Amino acid sequence: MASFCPTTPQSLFSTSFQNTSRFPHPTFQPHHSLLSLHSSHFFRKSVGLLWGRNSPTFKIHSSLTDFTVDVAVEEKKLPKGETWSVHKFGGTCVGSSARINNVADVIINDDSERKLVVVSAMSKVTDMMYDLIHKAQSQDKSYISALDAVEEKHTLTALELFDGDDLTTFLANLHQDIRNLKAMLQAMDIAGHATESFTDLVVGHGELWSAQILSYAIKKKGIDCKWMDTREVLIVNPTSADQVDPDYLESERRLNKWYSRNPSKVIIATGFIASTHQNIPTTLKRDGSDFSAAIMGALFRARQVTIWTDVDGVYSADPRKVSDAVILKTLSYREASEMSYFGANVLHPRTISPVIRYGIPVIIRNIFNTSAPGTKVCHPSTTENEDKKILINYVKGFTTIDNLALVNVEGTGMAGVPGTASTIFRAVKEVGANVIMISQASSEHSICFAVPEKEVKAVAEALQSMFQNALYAGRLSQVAVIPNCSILAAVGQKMASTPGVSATLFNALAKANINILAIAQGCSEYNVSVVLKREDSIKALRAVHSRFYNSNTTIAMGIIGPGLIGSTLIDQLRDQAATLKEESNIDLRVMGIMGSKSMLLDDSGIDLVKWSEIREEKGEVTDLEKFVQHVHGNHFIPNTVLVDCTADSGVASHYNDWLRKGIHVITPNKKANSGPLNEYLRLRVLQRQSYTHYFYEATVGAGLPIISTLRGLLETGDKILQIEGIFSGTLSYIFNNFKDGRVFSEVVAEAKEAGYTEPDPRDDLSGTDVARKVIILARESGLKLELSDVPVENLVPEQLASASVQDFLQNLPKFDKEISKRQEEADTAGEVLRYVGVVDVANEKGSVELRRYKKDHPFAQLSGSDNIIAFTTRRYRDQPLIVRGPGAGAQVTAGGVFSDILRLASYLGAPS
Ligand SMILES: NC(=O)C1=CN([C@@H]2O[C@H](COP(=O)(O)OP(=O)(O)OC[C@H]3O[C@@H](n4cnc5c(N)ncnc54)[C@H](OP(=O)(O)O)[C@@H]3O)[C@@H](O)[C@H]2O)C=CC1
Ligand SMILES: N[C@@H](CC=O)C(=O)O
Ligand code: NA
Repeated sequence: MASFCPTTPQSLFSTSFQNTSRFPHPTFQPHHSLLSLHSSHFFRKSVGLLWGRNSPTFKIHSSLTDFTVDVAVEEKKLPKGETWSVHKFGGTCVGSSARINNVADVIINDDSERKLVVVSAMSKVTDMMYDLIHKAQSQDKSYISALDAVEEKHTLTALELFDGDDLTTFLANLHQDIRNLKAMLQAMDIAGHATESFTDLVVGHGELWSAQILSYAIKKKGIDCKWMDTREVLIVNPTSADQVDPDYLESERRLNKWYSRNPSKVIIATGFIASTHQNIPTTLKRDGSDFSAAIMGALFRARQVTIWTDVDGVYSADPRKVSDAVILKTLSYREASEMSYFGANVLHPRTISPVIRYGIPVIIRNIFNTSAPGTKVCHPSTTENEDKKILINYVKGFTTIDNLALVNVEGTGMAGVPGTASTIFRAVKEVGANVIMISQASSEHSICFAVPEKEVKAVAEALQSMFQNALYAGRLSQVAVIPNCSILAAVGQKMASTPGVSATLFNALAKANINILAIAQGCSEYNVSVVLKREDSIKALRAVHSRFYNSNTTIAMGIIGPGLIGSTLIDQLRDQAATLKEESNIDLRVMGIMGSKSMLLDDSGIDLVKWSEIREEKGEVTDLEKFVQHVHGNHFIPNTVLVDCTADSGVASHYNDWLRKGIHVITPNKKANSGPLNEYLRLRVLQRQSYTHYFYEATVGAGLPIISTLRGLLETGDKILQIEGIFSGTLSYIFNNFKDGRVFSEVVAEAKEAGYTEPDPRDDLSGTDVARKVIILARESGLKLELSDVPVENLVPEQLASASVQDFLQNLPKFDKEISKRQEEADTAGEVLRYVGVVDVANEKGSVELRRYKKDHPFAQLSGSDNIIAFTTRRYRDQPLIVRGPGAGAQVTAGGVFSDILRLASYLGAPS
C-alpha cells in the first residue's frame, strides 16, 4: 500500500497538508489499474493542486518528497441507472452519534441495490468553521480553543460509533486535519485575511469528517461502504458570487474514474463541496448539499433522490401560520420551484434542475418520522389524481413573503411611451434592488412593483431623480411608496387553463375583508400573486388555504351580553364545538365575553365550560373598544363576528362601525333594526356593499324562520301584502294562560321566570317589543317606517311606567282587576284576547293591538310562548303562509342566534 509521510509544517504554502482525510489514503490494491503517484512542490501554486485523485495518474505534491507510484488496477465500470438510490442527510440528521446511527439504519434498510448518500457537516459544524475563520482573520486567538472544540466534537462522536482500525484511522486523519487547519488559521491570523477558496477549504472539512464518520458507522454494522470526497468528482464553473454551474461531462468522467478505483454498493459522499477545473476547492453555495444530491442523482441516473429533513414533507402552507396545512403527497418540479421561491421550505429551484433533466423524482422525508411517506417532487403526469384530499385540486400551496414595499409610478405621460418601464427598472437595477413582482394595467397609466422593504428608500430616491423632469412637467404624477406589504402566492401547475381558480382566491380574500393592493399572474399561470398589507398576511393565508383545502373555517367570536340568551348560546356552543369541528370543519373560537361590568379576553379561545368562574377570577373592567380590538385584532383568524346578546341600543349603535371594519355582526337585539330609520338604512347600505354579514333572525320569532322566510319570498319575486301575527312570546304565553280565573300579574311573573320577557317586561307589556318586530318586518318588506309610526296599545299601568323592574313586578297585582274585566268580557262572547301585530304593506302601515278572536280562530289555538305569523302575499293570497312555534325562551332564541353563526360560517366557506 502506498502512502506518504506527514511532514513538519514549514510555511503556510508548503506545510502540513499531508495525509489529510480529504486526501484519503490511497488504498492501492495490486490488481488495480495503472495508478501513478508523482510528487512536486506541495501547494506551491495553489491549494487546489491537492484535489487530484481524479485520474489513474495520481499526483501527490509534497514540499519534501517527489514520487510517483504506478499501480496496475482493474477498471470497474460504474453501473448507472435504476439500481441506484440517492439519499441526502442534512446537518441535523447527523447531529449526534445517535442520529448518525439512525441514519445508518435508514440507509441499510433501503432495499435499493446501490446507494449513494450525500451528507452535510454535523449540525452547527459549518457555523463553527466560519467562526474559526472569522476569529483568525480578526486576529482573535480564541480560534485555537474553538478548533479544539471542533476536534473534540468529532472525536467524541467517532468514539461512540466505531472502534478498532477504523477508529484509529479516522482519529489519525482528524488530528492531521486539525493540525493542517491550525496552520491555515495561523496564516489567516498573520495575513488578517482569507481568500474565498481558503475559506471554502476550511469550511469543507465539516463534510469530510461527517462523511467518514457515517461510512465507518455503516461499516460497523457489517455493510461494506466507501466514502467519497466529492471534490475529486464534482467539477463546477463559478457563474456569480453565489452560484456555480456543474460541468456534467467532466464530473461524469471523474466519477467513472473514481468508481473504477472505489467500486462499492454503498457510497457516502460529502455534500456542499466541489472543485473547479483547476482543482481549487469551492462550494455549491446556498442549499449546496441538496444540490450535491441532485447532481449525484443525475450523474448516477438514479431511481430517486431522497432528501431527509426534519419535517414530514412539503406543506400546503407554512404550518406555523396555518394549523390545518397538509402535507402534499406530490408536487411537480415547477410547483416545487415556485413554492420554494416564495419562501416555503422546499428545494431551491436551482437544486432540482439536475434531476429534472432525467425526470428523477425527489422525495422529501422526515428522518424523525420515517413512517411518513413524504412529498414526491416529480413530473406532473405522475402526480395527477394523487392528492385526492384536495377539493379544488388546482392550487397546491400558498406561501407568503413579508417585509416588502410597493412602488407605484403613475402618470398620464406613461401611456404609449416606449421605454418607460425600461427606464424605471434600469434605475432599480442601478441601486441593486431586487424586483419581486411587477404589475401594470393595460391602460399603461401606472406601473407598480414590489421590492424588499430595506431597498425601497434607495429605489424611490433613484426614481425621483431619474424622473425629475417628468414629475416637474406633470407627465408623471407620482412615485409613491406603499410600505409594510406582503405577497401572497397561490401555486399550482393545474391552475393553468382552469377558469375560476383566481375567482375563488379573490372571493376568499374578499370574504375575509382583505384588500388587494396589486395582482400578478404570469402567462405560465403556475402562480397567482397578490400584494396585501403586511398585517393581513397571515389572515389572508388562512382564508385562502381554508377555501381551497376544505380545512377549518375558523371564526373569532366576541359575545356581548352573557345574560339569559348569551349564556345559553355559550352552553350550546360548548356542547356542539367538537361536532362542528369534526363534521363541518367549523372552528368557532370565543375570544371574548363581555357583560355590562366585566369582560373576559383570551388569545386562543375561552374555555366555555369554566368561562364564568374564570371571568370572576380574571375578568377586567368592561371596555367595548378594547374588547373589539382584542377579538378582531387576532391576525391568525381570518374572520371575526361580534354577537350582541344585549338589549342595549348603545351597543347596537356600533354595528355600523364594526361592519365597516369587516367584523360580521349577529344579534337577537332589536334595537338597531327598529331604531332611527336613517341609521337603519345606512347600516343596510353598508352591509349590502360589503362582504361583511349582518344576521338577526332571532329578532323576530326567536328561533323561528321569520326573517329568512320573508327574505325568501321577496328575493324570489313574491310581493308581500300583509304580515299579521302574534309576535310576542311573552304576550302569547300570558294570554294563552290568562284564563280559568287565573290572575294576570301572576302569569306575567311566570313569563318572566320562563325567560320569555325582555330584560324589562314592560317592553313586552307596553307593546314596544311587538312594535319593534313590526318595524323590523315592515322595513324588511321595503316600508320606510319609524317606530313612532306604529300605534301601540300599552298594557302597562301608567303609574308603574317609571318604576324599577322589581317595583313594577311587585306592584302589578294592584292593577289585575282592569285587565281581568276585559278577559271576562271576551270569554262571555266566546272569544279570546290576543296581542297582535300587523304590517299592512299595501297601505304602508303598521299596528299593534289587543284584539278579540273567536275561540276557533287559529290565533286562539296557540299554547305556551307560541308565535304565529301569517304572510299574505301575491302567491299566498287565499291561504297565507303560516309559521308557528315557540317564539321566545332561552333555548330557542340562542338556537336561532347559533344557526345565524353557522350560516355565517357557510357563507365564509364552510361546507353547507
Ligand atoms: N328572551 C327571549 O326569549 C328573547 C330575547 N331576545 C333578545 O335577546 C337579548 C338578550 O335578552 P336576555 O338574554 O333575555 O337579556 P338579559 O338581561 O338576560 O341579558 C342581557 C345581557 O346584556 C348585558 N349588557 C347589557 N348592557 C350591556 C352593555 N352596554 N355592554 C355589555 N353588556 C351589556 C348584561 O350584562 P350584565 O349581566 O353584566 O348586566 C346581560 O349579560 C335582548 O335583546 C332580547 O330582546 C330576542 C328573542 C327572544
Ligand atoms: N320578549 C320577547 C322575546 C323575543 O323577542 C318576546 O316575548 O317575544
Ligand atoms: Na326568527
